Amino acid sequence: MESVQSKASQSVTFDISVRSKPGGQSFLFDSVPGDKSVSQRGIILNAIGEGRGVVHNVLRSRDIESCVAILGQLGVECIWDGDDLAVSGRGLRGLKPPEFELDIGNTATSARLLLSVLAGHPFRVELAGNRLLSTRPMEWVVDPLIRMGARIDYLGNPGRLPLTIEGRAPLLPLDVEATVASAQEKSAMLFAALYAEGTSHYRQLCQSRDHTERLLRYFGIAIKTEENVTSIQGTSSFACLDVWVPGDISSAAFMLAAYVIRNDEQRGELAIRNVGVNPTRLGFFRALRAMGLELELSGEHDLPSGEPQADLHCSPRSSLKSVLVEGDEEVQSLIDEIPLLAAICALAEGTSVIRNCRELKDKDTNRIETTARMLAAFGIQVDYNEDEMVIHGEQRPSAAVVDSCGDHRIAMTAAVLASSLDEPSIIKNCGCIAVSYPNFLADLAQFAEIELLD
Ligand SMILES: O=C(O)C1=C[C@@H](OP(=O)(O)O)[C@@H](O)[C@H](O)C1
Ligand SMILES: C=C(OP(=O)(O)O)C(=O)O
Repeated sequence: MESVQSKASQSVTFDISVRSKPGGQSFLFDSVPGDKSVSQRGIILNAIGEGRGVVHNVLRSRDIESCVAILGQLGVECIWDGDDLAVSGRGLRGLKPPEFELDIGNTATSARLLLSVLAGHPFRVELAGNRLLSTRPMEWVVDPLIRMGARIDYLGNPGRLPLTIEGRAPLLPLDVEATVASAQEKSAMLFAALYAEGTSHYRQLCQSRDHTERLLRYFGIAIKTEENVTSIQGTSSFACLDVWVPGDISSAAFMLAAYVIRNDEQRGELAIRNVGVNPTRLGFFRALRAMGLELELSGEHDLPSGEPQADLHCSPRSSLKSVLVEGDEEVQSLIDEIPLLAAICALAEGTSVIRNCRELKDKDTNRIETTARMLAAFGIQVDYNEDEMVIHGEQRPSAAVVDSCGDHRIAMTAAVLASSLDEPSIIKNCGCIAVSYPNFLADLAQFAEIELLD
């Protein structure tokens, strides 16, 4: 498996064949990769702090590499030591004008956070993304940044990358209502508020992941949240600090799902160590528990920079019930796990419904559609409209040939589903897995026989 993983790591695009691997053993993961959301926030905050901070257990994936590369073009020195990244901050307004246009690749999180940081710098920059990112909305962030005083011009389609941005110092303070239920919009607004004179206010539609608020508090920024309104004081400087990144619960979810759908009565327990268990990210666990799964957490503790982490344990269970997931807040708490949850629901008893999930249309692909299409290739029928998925239970998937459409979460969900089937499935276009979980194939090899196809 080592060689499949390392060959995969060297390829930009490749197809795989996946089938279940026999065995009734227990499954243990000593770690999962560092959390993508916390990694990006920890790196960017240190880049605009004073001094030097080490971000520990950083996710070393393509999205993070894009973020680090852009910061390098803006004059930030970042040095890797294994999974730790030492970042030498340039101060809040100290980024240097880049020589060339910035290409942020696939990551919407970094694009949106960095737009806010660039809005606080009075020089002109061109920011572009890859083909998928160039279809995703930037106006949620751009419109308020323009009101705060930045000059932003779209170079292609309105509301989308590429664009040019010329910031100003200081920015005007912000008083804004959320336009979408998105932690990225919120986080971008909070980053921009650092550059504003006075106090800014942001009212979120619902509680979304709160990694930004936790980290800003840890960095000593005056920030408070009352009834969904976050108020934050602009600043002139803050010191870099070491940040500890918990394991990514959204990556752990793939191994948990592979275990849950495994068609093997003899299987032992599953344990995954050091998983981030921030309460705003626990929707997938809640859904699986509601379906009847026994999931336990042990050794829960807070990392020094404020994120909780624990070990996850799961016992085998032969049948699962259907589930209803609804409401913006609940959907936000498992937003990246919805393709996986839909796959599990198809195997449970009864009809499951995932409602209020319209934000999925703005992910790497329209994930309501690509999830339904991917599951259809396995013979699983999902009914859907723009805000809802209805998944009938007790369907019997069969081996498939399926394209990821370049979406890492669709590729990995398909591979997980294939890992429960005796006949091999072919999953095309899997290079995208490196966006969030570069070691995925090596980890999935505990459950599956995987071949890299030429
Ligand atoms: O804030 C973040 O780091 C993220 C928030 C989510 O997006 P939205 O908050 O826009 O739904 C999620 O889908 C994405 O993978 C990472
Ligand atoms: C949508 C995702 O990330 P981003 O929005 O940062 O591209 C994701 O990781 O599934």
